[in-house]
Amino acid sequence: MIRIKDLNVTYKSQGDCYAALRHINLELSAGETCAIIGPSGCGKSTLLKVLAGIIKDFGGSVEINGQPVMPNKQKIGFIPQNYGLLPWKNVYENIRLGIKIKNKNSDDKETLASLLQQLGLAGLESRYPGELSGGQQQRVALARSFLLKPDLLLMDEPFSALDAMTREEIQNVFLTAWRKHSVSTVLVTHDVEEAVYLGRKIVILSASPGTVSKIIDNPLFGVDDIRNHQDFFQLSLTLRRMIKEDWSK
Ligand SMILES: Nc1ncnc2c1ncn2[C@@H]1O[C@H](COP(=O)(O)OP(=O)(O)OP(=O)(O)O)[C@@H](O)[C@H]1O
Repeated sequence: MIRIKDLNVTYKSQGDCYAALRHINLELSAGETCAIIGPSGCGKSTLLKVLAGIIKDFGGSVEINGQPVMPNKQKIGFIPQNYGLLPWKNVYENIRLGIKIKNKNSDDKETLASLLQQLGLAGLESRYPGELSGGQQQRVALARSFLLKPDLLLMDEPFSALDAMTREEIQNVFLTAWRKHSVSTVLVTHDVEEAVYLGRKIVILSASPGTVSKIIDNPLFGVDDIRNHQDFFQLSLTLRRMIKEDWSK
C-alpha cells in the first residue's frame, strides 16, 4: 500500500523558490497499477522521484507499506526518463545491476534469458548503451526492473521511444510480468490510450504546480483484448475530453 498525504514539493533554484507539487493526496493498494497523466512541467517526474526516495526534502508524508520511503530497505525499481543505464556496462551487466545491488546471491538466469527474448534484446547482450537505439535502451531499462521483481515499480514514460507496434508488444510484456508478480506500479505517460490500457487507477494532474484534479478507477484494466473493444475507445475519448477541460482552466 502506498499512501501519499498532503505532499508538497518546492524546488529552490538561484535564490528563488518554485512550487512543483501542491497538496497531493493519493492511495494505492498493494499490487495496483496507477497511470499519471498531466501537462508538461506539472511535476510528474518530481512525484516519481519522491516515491523513489531521490527527493527527500518535501512537505507531507509518503509511506510504502506503512514505512517512509527507504530505498535501501525497500525494493524500488525506477526507470527514469533517460533510462538510467551505466554507459560503461554492457546490456547484460546493466540488466543485472538491480539484482546485484539488492541481492548478491540471486542469479535468475532463466528469467533473464526469457526477458531478453520477450523484449527483443537477445543477441545484444555485449553491446554498450551508446551502441543501442533509444528504444533498445528503454527495453534494457525495463528488463532490469522486471528482473528485480521490485515491491514498487516506477516508470517515467517507459514506452515513449518505441514505435507503435513494439510499444503494444512491450506493454503486453509489462502486463504479463505484472499478472505474475502483481507489482505495485506507478507510471507516467502522455498517452491517454496507454493510461487506459495499463492503469487500474488513472490520475490526472493539473498544470504547474501539479495538483490532483481527478482520480479515475478504470473498469477496463486487465480485461482481455480490451484494446479492440468499443468501451476502450469510449473511455479514451471521455478521458481526453476531461483532460482538455482540466488543462484549459
Ligand atoms: N532540480 C530542479 N530544480 C528546479 N526546478 C526543477 C527541478 N526539476 C524540475 N524542476 C521544475 O519543476 C517543475 C516540474 O518538473 P517535472 O520534471 O517534475 O515535470 P514533468 O511533469 O515530469 O514534465 P515533463 O512532462 O515535461 O517531463 C518544472 O517546472 C521543472 O522546470
